[in-house]
Amino acid sequence: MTLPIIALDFESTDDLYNFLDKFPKDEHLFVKIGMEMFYQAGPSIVKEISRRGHDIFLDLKLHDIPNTVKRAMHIIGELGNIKLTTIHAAGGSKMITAAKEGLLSTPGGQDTKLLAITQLTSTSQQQLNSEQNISGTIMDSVVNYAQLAKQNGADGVVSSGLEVTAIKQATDNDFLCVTPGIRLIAEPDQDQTRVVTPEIARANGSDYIVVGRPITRATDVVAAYQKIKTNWGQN
Ligand SMILES: O=c1ccn([C@@H]2O[C@H](COP(=O)(O)O)[C@@H](O)[C@H]2O)c(=O)[nH]1
Repeated sequence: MTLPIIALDFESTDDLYNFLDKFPKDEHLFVKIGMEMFYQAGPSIVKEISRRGHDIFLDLKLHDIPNTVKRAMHIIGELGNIKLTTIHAAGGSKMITAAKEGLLSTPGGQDTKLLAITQLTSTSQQQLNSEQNISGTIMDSVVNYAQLAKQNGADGVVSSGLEVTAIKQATDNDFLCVTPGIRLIAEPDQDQTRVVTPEIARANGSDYIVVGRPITRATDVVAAYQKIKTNWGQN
């Protein structure tokens, strides 16, 4: 079983390092750096967390013209030691292909897995139909984006745990399914609408779960992490 990925979304780098310092020095973590920290601290945060020995998911959700995304992915690859990184599948086939080319254009990006965001776990059925003007179900849209991502060289997708079984059936079992929107009770919470528990994610076949506030905002963050880890199937 993989480690739960902790989403390090904090107001400041001091808060982030205070959080990490609560864990035993030898505890190896898999952490996600998103826009909030990267826009504050830049590449130095990636280097420091890597120096501390943790695995890194750099979640910048790129969505731009193919050439721009290719160049940006080259730079992400050059950071080195990034295990997972993201684009939006809605950027289309050429953008997905360009993103992978960008990673492969530098030695540091060879082992970085490219994930495509399908429909954000905050998106509801109603928003899909009325705001995005996409008819059909969330499931259809997610599976469509997963197939597009696979056909154009992505290594996996980000979706809710509710769609993982269908994605694996429509692509293949090795196509990575990364699941944020994790809560201990499977009910919409905060800004997340398509929510599952670690147990449901595991049963549906998720390869990784991503957990932020249920750990980072807990009173005892280490205990909260251990509980999620146990429920996910990692003792
Ligand atoms: O569809 C998506 C894609 C990415 N995320 C990210 O995961 C974490 C979830 O944080 P919580 O505090 O556990 O809600 C956050 O960094 C998002 O940017 C997502 O939630 N859904």
